[in-house]
Amino acid sequence: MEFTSVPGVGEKTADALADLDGAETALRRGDVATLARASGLTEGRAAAIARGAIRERHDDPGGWLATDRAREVYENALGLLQERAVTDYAEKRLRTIYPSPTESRIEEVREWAAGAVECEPSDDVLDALSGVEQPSEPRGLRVRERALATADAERYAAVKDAFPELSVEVVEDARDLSELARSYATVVALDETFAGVDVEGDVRVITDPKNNPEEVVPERLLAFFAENRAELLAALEVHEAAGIEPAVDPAALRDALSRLDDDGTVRGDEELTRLANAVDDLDAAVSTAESVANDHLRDAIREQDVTIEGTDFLSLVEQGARVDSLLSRELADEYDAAIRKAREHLADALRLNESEAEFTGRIFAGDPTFPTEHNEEPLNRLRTELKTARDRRAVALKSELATDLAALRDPSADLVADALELDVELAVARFARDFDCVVPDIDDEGAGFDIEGGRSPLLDVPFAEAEPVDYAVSGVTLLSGVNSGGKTSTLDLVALIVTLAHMGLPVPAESARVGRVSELHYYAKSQGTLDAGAFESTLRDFGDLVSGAAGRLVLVDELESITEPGASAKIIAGILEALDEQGATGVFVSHLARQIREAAAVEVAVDGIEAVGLEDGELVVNRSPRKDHLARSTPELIVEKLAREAREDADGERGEPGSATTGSDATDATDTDAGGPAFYEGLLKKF
Ligand SMILES: Nc1ncnc2c1ncn2[C@@H]1O[C@H](COP(=O)(O)OP(=O)(O)OP(=O)(O)O)[C@@H](O)[C@H]1O
Repeated sequence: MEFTSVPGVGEKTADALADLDGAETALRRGDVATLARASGLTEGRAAAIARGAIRERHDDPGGWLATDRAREVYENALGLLQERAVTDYAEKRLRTIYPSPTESRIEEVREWAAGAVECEPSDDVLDALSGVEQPSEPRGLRVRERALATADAERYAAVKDAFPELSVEVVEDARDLSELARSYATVVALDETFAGVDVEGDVRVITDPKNNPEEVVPERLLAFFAENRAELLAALEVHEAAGIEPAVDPAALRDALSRLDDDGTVRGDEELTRLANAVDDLDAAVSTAESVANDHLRDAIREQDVTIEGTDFLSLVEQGARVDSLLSRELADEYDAAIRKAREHLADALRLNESEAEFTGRIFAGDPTFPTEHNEEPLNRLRTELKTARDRRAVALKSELATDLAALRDPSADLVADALELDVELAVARFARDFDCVVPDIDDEGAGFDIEGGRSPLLDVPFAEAEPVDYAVSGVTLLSGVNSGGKTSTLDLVALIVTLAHMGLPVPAESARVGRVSELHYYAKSQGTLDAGAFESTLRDFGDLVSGAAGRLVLVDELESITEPGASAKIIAGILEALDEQGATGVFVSHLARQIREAAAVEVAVDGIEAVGLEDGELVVNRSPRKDHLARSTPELIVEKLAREAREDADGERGEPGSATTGSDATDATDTDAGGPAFYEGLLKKF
């Protein structure tokens, strides 16, 4: 596959992907976790690349979210999903779910989501997920006791890159190799020519090191498992808690991990422990062995009656002869016993095997002396012997465990990937449950929508207090209504539901039908009148918007605030006409619905969010817009209220409740009162 054909992938990233096992499948599956393993790719970049690959695969032109506000609604929806993800990975992976106009892409996610919403987000699973992370590759690992050797300069360069953990040395011949073997516990020769060469030391020939990394540097694999132990075990727990079959045999993984120490060494091998302890305790054990011998000799001397013949005494006194000569003659047996005790102590304390124990005979040997001392040279030989045995044992064990772990490496990566993927599914499942979602119907009947019982989780009130909204639109419509009636919130709800539907996800409604939309253009309310330049550029935007608008959904909130009301009404009317001609669908929230309708050359539908009463001084609103209904605005409602009150007052003064204009006196009385019913009635007529 040509990775550079993926939108957003340059040469460097393409190279990194080419080096990554399974990159193609990962791109196909939107598997951000695997992509993020490519060198130099962050999870964020990996998600962007995964999105690019999805777009390419589905022939998706991109740009569905056509305005800032549309993008904001998507980000908010994504935020709600991401809040329900436990892992960092799932947060990133959710970004690969984006609104698309392409049927095949929407269908793909819908199928996946149908399975996802069935997942049970139990506390146990969520708890276990909190411990799961993308496995990290061990970094900065150095193995000092092993070297690679080659006579080939090209091979030298290649393995130096492939095995940064080891020293790589150039050797000319067997002599060089044998010299190297003296400096390292193990030397791995990489050239065929060294096969069968007899060299002292631990020298192996591995001609294809890249295919045998666990043999060449088992530490790499061990470090991977040691460093990711907690994440792997957590991923196993996730599977167990969720009742899902894991990609790896749990018993084999647990067993292998139990044999591995946190520092990547093999744990629990008695022989290795014995050898390691022997090396560590060697000096202390020798000094104790000396004490044992000397204590024995001291006691023996103390209890011995020594008869010194005159000649001996003379030679001691005159010739400076040493008392040792006496010792050897008088206490030969005791000395032998003391030396034996020292040797035995050393062998026992260090748990030396037979061949190692032979060294003790040379460590404690020689002419009798008191106090007796060990011999340094054989002691050092024993030390070297023990160290070499320890290192060889360690490497052998590492290789053995690494061979077991090699078989578990890929399944373990899958195990974690599956757990992380489950987190993505659970985030969708929790979203769908928390917001009482339903799978929307999507059709190709134009960009209209029909929502029943839609409740927006983006409202500034708790979701439980969100009142359900029914709203259906096809074609171009004005949405009128009282202040704070919920017009903006209705646009938000429509934008959210249409966006989620095009992401392939369930939507927060009792039922929803959504026409396939090519682009969502949602314009938020402008913050006040624009200056000439900004106004011009906004008009240009709308000029672009209305050309080629078929299939677009256009949501616009109070566009009138960009300039003075008279001009605004005419401009909005013009935009509506153009959109209508294009066959686009649009909802324009406006307080100027009447004026716009009058200014428009085509029939413009007007819906309204109306007040149904007053409760404790607050308007009670029916949140579902009434179709083909110009709702009274708040000023109109207030004038109406004042007119009614003035009428009632006037009636009260005349003692004729319920009758506003009975008799000429009453009419005269109100007409002379500037704030009386006639004034308000007059105002009301102007609406
Ligand atoms: N469906 C709903 N359920 C519960 N509360 C709602 C709903 N819709 C709106 N609200 C509440 O009403 C408030 C005002 O809503 P919104 O801003 O959408 O009204 P508006 O008609 O656009 O107001 P304005 O005309 O002032 O722009 C919201 O902040 C929210 O608290």
